[in-house]
Amino acid sequence: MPPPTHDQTYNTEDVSIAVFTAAANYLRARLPSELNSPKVAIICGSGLGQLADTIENKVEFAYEDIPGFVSSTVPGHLGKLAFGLIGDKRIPTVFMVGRFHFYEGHTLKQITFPVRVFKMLGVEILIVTGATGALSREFKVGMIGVTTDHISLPGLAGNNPLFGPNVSAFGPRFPPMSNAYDYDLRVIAFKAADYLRFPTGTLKEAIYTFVGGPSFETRAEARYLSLIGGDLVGMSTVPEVIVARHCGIKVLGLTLVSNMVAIGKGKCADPAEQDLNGIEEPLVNHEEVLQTGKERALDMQKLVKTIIDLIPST
Ligand SMILES: O=P(O)(O)O[C@H]1O[C@H](CO)[C@@H](O)[C@H]1O
Ligand SMILES: Nc1nc2[nH]cnc2c(=O)[nH]1
Repeated sequence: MPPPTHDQTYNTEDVSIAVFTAAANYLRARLPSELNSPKVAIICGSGLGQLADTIENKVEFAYEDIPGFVSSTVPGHLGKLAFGLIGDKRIPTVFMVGRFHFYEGHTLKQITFPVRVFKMLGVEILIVTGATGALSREFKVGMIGVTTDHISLPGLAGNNPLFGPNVSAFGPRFPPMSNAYDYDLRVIAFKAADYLRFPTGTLKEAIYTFVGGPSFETRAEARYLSLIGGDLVGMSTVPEVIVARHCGIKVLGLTLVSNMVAIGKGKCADPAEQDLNGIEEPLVNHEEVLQTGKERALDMQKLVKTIIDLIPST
């Protein structure tokens, strides 16, 4: 049977395995044998598309050409899959250069669709990157959070990518998430930073708080997220992680701290509260997020490559 071509009639809400198979077949049929069974998948976050620049024997696919894929609409997210060999061990790897977000209007199933396609291609490890704002003052702009756990605000409120009929071919109805972020991979991330002689404290373990966006947090929301245990906050990552863990892919979460989240009380108009007037905190914007990505792209690139070199099973 010839591989399917892109067809708008694919319904990405259709959870049947055939849709994922169609996308996997489309890619496999167009890849050389050295690339058609990638072991590692890397999702590039805002401003982190350059992570894919170091791969060799690159073969790229625009999202709009792949069955079942939606399009990426956010500045800093190019919208293509790049397959290639990475690191000293020339590990076959697939990069999502640009990801999908819930706030773009895609469903959680659409934004996580590529993860199941990766599973079908043979991916065993997902390195999920992203830009985040720091809620915790133990983090500074430019630091790299190594995710240990997450809080999904949309998930707790009923938005989970696994909602609806379970596709048992991928995993169980009720997957555990208390072990979502692989311990061994986190250890390797710190070893890689050490090997690269990153200044001490460049990497720090963090709890990622997932919010829907696209508006950034109010100060009161930021205080709330901090109170419930969040260190960093972003508008992505968690749906992809849930789907990856559901189908047994190991996950490493790396997040670049791109801005400090305004968390103080702000200016008080009430004269009785004048003493409480804190420092004016700057307004966050996406350009700042992209700029931090640009400044730290090289270190993120080196880190990801060294991590892959240090993974014993790859
Ligand atoms: O998570 P990534 O895709 O890196 O992007 C982060 O940066 C954007 C906001 O500037 C949001 O999309 C947020 O999630
Ligand atoms: N929600 C949220 N996402 C981000 N992504 C990058 N910075 C931020 C931030 O401050 N808040």
